[in-house]
Order: sequence, then C-alpha cells, then structure tokens
Amino acid sequence: MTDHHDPHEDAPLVAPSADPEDRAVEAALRPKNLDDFVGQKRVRRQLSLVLEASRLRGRSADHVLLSGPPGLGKTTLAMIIAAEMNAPLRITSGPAIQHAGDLAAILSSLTEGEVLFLDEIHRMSRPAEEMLYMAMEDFRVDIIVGKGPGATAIPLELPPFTLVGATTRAGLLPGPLRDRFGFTGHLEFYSTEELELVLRRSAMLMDMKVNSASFAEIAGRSRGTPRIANRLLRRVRDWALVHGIDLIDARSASAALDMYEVDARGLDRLDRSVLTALITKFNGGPVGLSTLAIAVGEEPETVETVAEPYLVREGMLGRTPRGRIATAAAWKHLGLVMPATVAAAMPEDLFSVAPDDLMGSESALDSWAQPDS
Ligand SMILES: Nc1ncnc2c1ncn2[C@@H]1O[C@H](COP(=O)(O)OP(=O)(O)OP(=O)(O)O)[C@@H](O)[C@H]1O
Ligand SMILES: [Mg+2]
Repeated sequence: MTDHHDPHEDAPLVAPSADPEDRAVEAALRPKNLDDFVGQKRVRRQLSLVLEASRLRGRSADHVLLSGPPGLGKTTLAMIIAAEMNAPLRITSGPAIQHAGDLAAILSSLTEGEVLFLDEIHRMSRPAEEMLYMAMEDFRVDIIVGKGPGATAIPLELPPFTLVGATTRAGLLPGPLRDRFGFTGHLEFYSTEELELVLRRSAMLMDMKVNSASFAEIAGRSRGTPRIANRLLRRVRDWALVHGIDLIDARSASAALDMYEVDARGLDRLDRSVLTALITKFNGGPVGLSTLAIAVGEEPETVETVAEPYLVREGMLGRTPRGRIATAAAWKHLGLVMPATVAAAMPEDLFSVAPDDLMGSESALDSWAQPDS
C-alpha cells in the first residue's frame, strides 16, 4: 500500500486523525514546554507572564481561555500550562458534560493547583455553565440533593484550580463566562517560516533527513497549521520510504504531497469544495452560511470554524452582511475568471477590514458579518 490516506476519508485534513498511529505520533511531537512552542509570540509572552506571576505568588494560575481554528495548538498549550505549573492535568470537554452533575463530579475531585482542561467549552450545557461560573470565581459549587420542592443545595468548597478552556468559537461564549477568564489568548495561523521551524523540530524527532527547500515546500502547503504540517511531513516520510529515498529534497516532497489533495496555497479538499460551491452554484455569492454548508454537505459549524478562517486569511472568501462571497483571488485560484458583472457587484469595502484584524478579533468579525441563519 503506497497510499496512506486517513481512514476518515471525508474528514477535513485539519481534523484530529482517527488513525491511532497518527494520534500517537501527534502526541509525541507535541512541544512539552513554552520554549519549544513555536510562534504565537504574543500569546506565549503573555502566558509566560501569567504563569511566572502565579509561581511567584505561590498560587494556582489565573483561568486561561484559548481560542482559534483547529490544529493551532490549544490542547498543546493546555498541557504546557500544566507542565510549567508542575501541576496535574485533567482533561474533559464540553460535549462530555451533559449535566451539571457531571461537572460537579469532576470539580469536586480536583486537587489543589490542578489544571482542568475543558476542550470545546462552547458546547457545554447551560446548567453546567452556570455551575462553572461559581466554581471559577469562588472555588465553590452548590450540589443539589433531591428533586422538586424538597431539593436542597449543599455548598461545597473546591481547592483552587486553574481552568483552561479551549474553543474554536470564542464569539459563541456567553459574556459572563468569557469575563471569568483572567487571560484570553487567540491563536493565529502560523507563518511559513514558523511552520518550517515546527517541521525541523519534528523531522529531528522522527530522525528524518530533509533538506531546507523541502521544509519550505511542506510548510507552504500546510494551511498555516502545525497539525497539518506534521501530518504532511509523515506522508512525505512514507512516500520516501516506499520510493527508497534517503535524503528528501523539494522535488520528492512536492511529488509526495501532490497525492494528498493539498494544493500549493495549502487549500485542502473542504476549502476547495467551499470555494467551488460558492462559485459554481451561487455565482460567487453572496450566499448564507447554512445554504453554503448544505451545498458542500457539511455542518455550518464545520464550514465556519474549519474552512472559513483560512479562506478569509488567504483573501479568497469574504464575509459580508449579505452572506459569503468568493473574491477574485478565489476565482483565479480555481482557474476561473470572475465575470465582469460579478466583479461590478463586489462590495468595495470588502477588505476595509484587513483579514488579519478579522482573525485577531472575533468580536470585530461578529459585528461586521451578521449571522444569517
Ligand atoms: N506552536 C507549536 N509548535 C510546535 N508544534 C505545534 C505547535 N502547535 C501545535 N503543534 C503541533 O500540532 C498538533 C496539533 O496541536 P493541538 O492538538 O494542540 O491543536 P488544537 O488547537 O488543540 O486543535 P483542535 O482544535 O482540533 O483540538 C500537536 O500535536 C503539535 O505537535
Ligand atoms: Mg485540541
């Protein structure tokens, strides 16, 4: 077998892999401390300050909220926070907490200083969320015993702990929850240079011989995302192994990657199908998110959190009050020419808000693009 596609053929490239070996390698490649964590300078600097201060005060660190598209390092940072604080780490996720009682059970078993990582925090149930408010602020929960009129609330003191919440959609978090985090870090897509550093480190750990030009080639196709960079590197390694190549150069890297549906701009299958649908079915838009999602057979949330951020950053997709539109760059990327009538109808101020600003602040984006579903 020379073809090592993920078993989940249809999952977006950036989704966590379903292949256990892939997951094991991914875990092995995770940087263990802040110094090894590449890029995200601003978040890293602020976070290291937060951690240092709490170490000096001998207290558990402030609660930390990490937001950003998949595969940029939220889980990795949560693990690093625990490691840097020399504290045990407990991992759970919003969807795993169906009832407030589930959360109470976790909270009441925390030890002092423990780091609780709550992934996909925007998907927690409302009652659990309210319990979390009190736990975060006062290190206390009310355990409800009994039902109906006879129910009583028994207050329970919790040891001080650090909550690390992660979300791909900070804009969805209720204000009261967001406000209870002492520090919020928004992860940005990585530059090609940063991805090259990620790749160099991974290649070293994997004992691969790769020349500089191939790092650049792989980084350029990695969609600004370390998870994808590492995954592509493994695919290149497989390819080289099968072809009996010892030192990997840019030509073999590129030949290997041509098989994996990532194009030169780093767009994967989902990205391209979003653009293709937008252009061929809706003549470039504007079209509402949910209509677009149906056209590509995905959940609106997947289109919005997985594909869109990168397409916006690459200047190929615009989010306007009337819906999503494909820019001239998108038409060009698909080898098409934007018809003059479509060009004439494009909003002039599409990029009056720079794509980087959009990525940096979800609230700027929220106020600019109205929800359409
Ligand atoms: N800054 C970084 N430096 C080096 N490697 C990184 C960095 N960020 C992420 N990685 C690598 O990318 C992989 C994916 O990162 P991680 O699992 O932390 O992403 P995530 O943001 O939690 O994604 P998701 O939203 O899908 O949960 C990790 O296994 C790690 O090896
Ligand atoms: Mg994660």
